[in-house]
Amino acid sequence: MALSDVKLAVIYYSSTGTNYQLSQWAVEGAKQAGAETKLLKVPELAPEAAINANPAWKAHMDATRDVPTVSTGDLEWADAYIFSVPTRFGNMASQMKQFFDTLGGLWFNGKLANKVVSAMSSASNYHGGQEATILSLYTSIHHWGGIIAAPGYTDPVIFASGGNPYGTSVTVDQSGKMLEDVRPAAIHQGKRTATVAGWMKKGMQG
Ligand SMILES: Cc1cc2nc3c(=O)[nH]c(=O)nc-3n(C[C@H](O)[C@H](O)[C@H](O)COP(=O)(O)O)c2cc1C
Repeated sequence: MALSDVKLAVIYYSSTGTNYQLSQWAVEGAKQAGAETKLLKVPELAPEAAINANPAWKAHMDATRDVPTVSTGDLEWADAYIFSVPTRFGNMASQMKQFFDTLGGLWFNGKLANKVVSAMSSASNYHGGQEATILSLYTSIHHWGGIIAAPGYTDPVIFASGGNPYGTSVTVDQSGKMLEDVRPAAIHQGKRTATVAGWMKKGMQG
């Protein structure tokens, strides 16, 4: 089976663009590995007034208006998922959690089982909860029967760009600038998640 048969969805939430950028890099990596990809956002839940009060948030919303919103059909379509989500008080942003909470029907019908999954995150502080966020997201994946394909230290780029084996993570300053160069790690994560999904799919067809 060619890796081109692997379908990978990168599903993100972002207020100010960081996780959108991480997601684009992960797509780049998955494509390099030969996967068919979709880049999808989860629905925004915040009130219009809160978004409009934050120019960076408003600008990001406007800039990504055309990014398709994820549907349950996309989760059925994909063999693999990469989730990217900002850290909020050491946990995933509620927009992503709310999306997860719409997936009961798919889960009940076994449609989320055996998907290959990894996650990424960002936060404003170096130790602001990036890993806790990724691990909390992985808790839900265990319930789905997903196969977590964490990056570990499977490539030297992980040591060079922050060294997070749980999933790519980055720290952003108040202006939204990334303080570490995690592009190589996010690309590697995209490649690895797609590659493991290829192994998995081949094995299941075997
Ligand atoms: C309500 C709220 C809670 C946050 N909690 C944390 C936190 O626990 N630790 C941290 O370092 N940063 C925290 N942040 C900062 C965000 O993680 C940061 O803005 C985000 O990673 C940027 O990602 P984005 O550009 O994709 O929206 C918080 C931000 C908000 C608005």
